[in-house]
Amino acid sequence: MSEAILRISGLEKRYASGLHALKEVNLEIRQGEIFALLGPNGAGKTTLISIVCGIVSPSAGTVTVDGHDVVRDYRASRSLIGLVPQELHTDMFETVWATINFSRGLFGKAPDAAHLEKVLRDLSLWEKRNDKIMTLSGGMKRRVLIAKALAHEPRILFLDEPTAGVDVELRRDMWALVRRLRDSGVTVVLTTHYIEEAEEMADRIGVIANGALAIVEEKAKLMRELGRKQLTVHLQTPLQSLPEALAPWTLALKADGRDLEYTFDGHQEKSGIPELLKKLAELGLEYNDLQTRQSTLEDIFVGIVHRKP
Ligand SMILES: Nc1ncnc2c1ncn2[C@@H]1O[C@H](COP(=O)(O)OP(=O)(O)OP(=O)(O)O)[C@@H](O)[C@H]1O
Repeated sequence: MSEAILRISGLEKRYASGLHALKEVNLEIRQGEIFALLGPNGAGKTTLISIVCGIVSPSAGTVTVDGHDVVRDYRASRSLIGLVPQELHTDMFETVWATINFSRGLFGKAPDAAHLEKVLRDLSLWEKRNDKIMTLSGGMKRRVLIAKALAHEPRILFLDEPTAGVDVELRRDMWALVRRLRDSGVTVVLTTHYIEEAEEMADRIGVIANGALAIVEEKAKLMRELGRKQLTVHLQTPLQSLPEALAPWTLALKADGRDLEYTFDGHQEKSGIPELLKKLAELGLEYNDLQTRQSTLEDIFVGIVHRKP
């Protein structure tokens, strides 16, 4: 296991309103991994990122970035972090180049035109470097946010909902960029609502609900649960109980015996559906409709949160 670049221990946040936004959060982010933080609205994702970035102060607990405490050693820890917020907070009248050059300077880094050029080229912004930000499309503005966050060569990059509301092409571009960053040694933490994004990108996934980290797990393991699917067979004649012959399948009777619900692992090569339908025909159980659905992220959250005592 590679070394942790970010250590969060016993982190608590109570806002002045009394709201307990983070509860005893313990988390280590490994150097060079892509970590996806998932959670429903209001779970505490932005609060957590904001504390790490020194924007919000913790009520208790400690956070260190490469050994630097985010409160006591703020400048050192912050200079190791790049933050891509959800919204653009930048001078719309400035050019792309001036904006990212200024951003680098804020962290006390010496000017480095070659690095900035590389960042801009990597984000397909090089041709736009002399354009004012207000003249750029929404997608280009998002790229500028990333360029700003990378200008001072951070070791860990936080992306808060990087692809919310962007088109498919930009989303793919962002994923490719995140991979290139990881390959160059940058650790990436992203928050997202999209299962697909977590599945594509993350090495590990953390789920936060009601301010508490409900689970932190290798993606492959969690995705086995995310990949669960359900087939609902609407029977023509309701069943009182499940026939013995159907025991090999994970079945449940729903809707007063009118629906037969089969839950299976969507990632397995064989779903078991053809065999099930054949068996239903053999048993003379007729149906008038079939539906499949994939468990949603919401289902997974509920499942995970319920599992915890
Ligand atoms: N400055 C604040 N004062 C009081 N409460 C706050 C403040 N900022 C956030 N909260 C509350 O803290 C909780 C966690 O909010 P946070 O923004 O961290 O959630 P989130 O997981 O990022 O949600 P989203 O996905 O909607 O961005 C919410 O109930 C929110 O209303």
